[in-house]
Amino acid sequence: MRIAQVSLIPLRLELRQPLKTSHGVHAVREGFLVRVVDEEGREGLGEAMPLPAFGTESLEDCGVTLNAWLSELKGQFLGDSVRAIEDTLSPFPPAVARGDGVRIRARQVTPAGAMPAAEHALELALLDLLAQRQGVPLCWLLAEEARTEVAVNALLGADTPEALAEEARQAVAEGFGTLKLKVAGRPLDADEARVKAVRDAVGPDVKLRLDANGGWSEPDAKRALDRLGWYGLELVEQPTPPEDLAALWRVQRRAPCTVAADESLASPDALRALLTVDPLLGGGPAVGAVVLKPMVLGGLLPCLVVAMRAARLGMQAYVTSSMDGVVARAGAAHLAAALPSGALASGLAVGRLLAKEPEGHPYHPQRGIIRLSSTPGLGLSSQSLV
Ligand SMILES: O=C(O)CCC(=O)C1=CC=C[C@@H](O)[C@@H]1C(=O)O
Ligand SMILES: [Mg+2]
Repeated sequence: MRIAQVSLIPLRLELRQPLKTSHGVHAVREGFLVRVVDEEGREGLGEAMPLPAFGTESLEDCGVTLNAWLSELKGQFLGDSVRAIEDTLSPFPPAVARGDGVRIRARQVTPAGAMPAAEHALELALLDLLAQRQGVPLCWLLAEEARTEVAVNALLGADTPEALAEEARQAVAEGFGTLKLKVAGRPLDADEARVKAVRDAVGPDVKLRLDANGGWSEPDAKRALDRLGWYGLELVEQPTPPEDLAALWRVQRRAPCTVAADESLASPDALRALLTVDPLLGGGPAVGAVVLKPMVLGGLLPCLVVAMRAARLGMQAYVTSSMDGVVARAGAAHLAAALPSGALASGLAVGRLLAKEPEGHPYHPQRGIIRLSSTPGLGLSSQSLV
């Protein structure tokens, strides 16, 4: 394929109400839409929505990098294959090229360090374009047996027990079967009141997952899960700080539910340790599940590799957005459809939390499910989004 045109369009997403996590508060998300157009006028879309609190580059570095990569790519030919796309983004020198990609990284001087959000954006735009050229939905490039339905959870953003209960009731009425709420960063009594309010509001059959964003110490996490476990938990994301895998392992051993590593995957050392069999961690998986954030792991293809390795070790994997726009969530939905298992709902329903969500796009969950169509690529166009 020849990349005839490229463009980078700033994106700004405002949340309806600020979302408080134990990291801080998210009120606005800023990033870029990437457009690459081939010689026949097909448009591939990607999105970068950096989240430095999760280890991505800054917005500024992301913009500088994407501008440099896109200007390098403009007018170039690359092979019509996933390998060529991997090769284009490879940080290794051209001598170890495996496909006929354009080595944009080897040639350009960009800010130092990992650029996962920029990599994600460009990979997604090229995968979208390639899938369109091949006439298949993007998930077919990732797995032959991709599912057509992806179950998603509702993320509850309210703070007080009363407001949370109302939000939970509304989400269940909309058809969501899995709810997620933020915990930690406040007294345990307050979190218990919030979890109890949600459980009382929705009854025993709705799955409830918590996200502590690493905000508990190990003893706090054990105390908290002893108490909150009584309300029937599906899982808890990142109960303890990301780097201390041994603590995560110990919490998983006595937790009343699955522990999912999330922020831990942003640290290359912790990720490596998670994906190897460590005798110090009893030789088994450290946790029950890993959370794949394509924006943090540098794209859909690296996430797929992590999911495969995790599955071999007996860990589940599920996908969440990083509070992204439609294009990144669409890519993440295709990844979720291609994972080895779809048992755990994906965190891709954040459009409900945004002040302005483009209307009529095909990635709105209906009754808690995103249905993937057979439209080639992502099935989105920049005109309908910006
Ligand atoms: O999982 C979801 O439903 C949506 C994504 C989500 O919760 C998050 C996205 C980005 C930052 C985080 O605070 C949070 C998470 O930690 O999982
Ligand atoms: Mg999380």
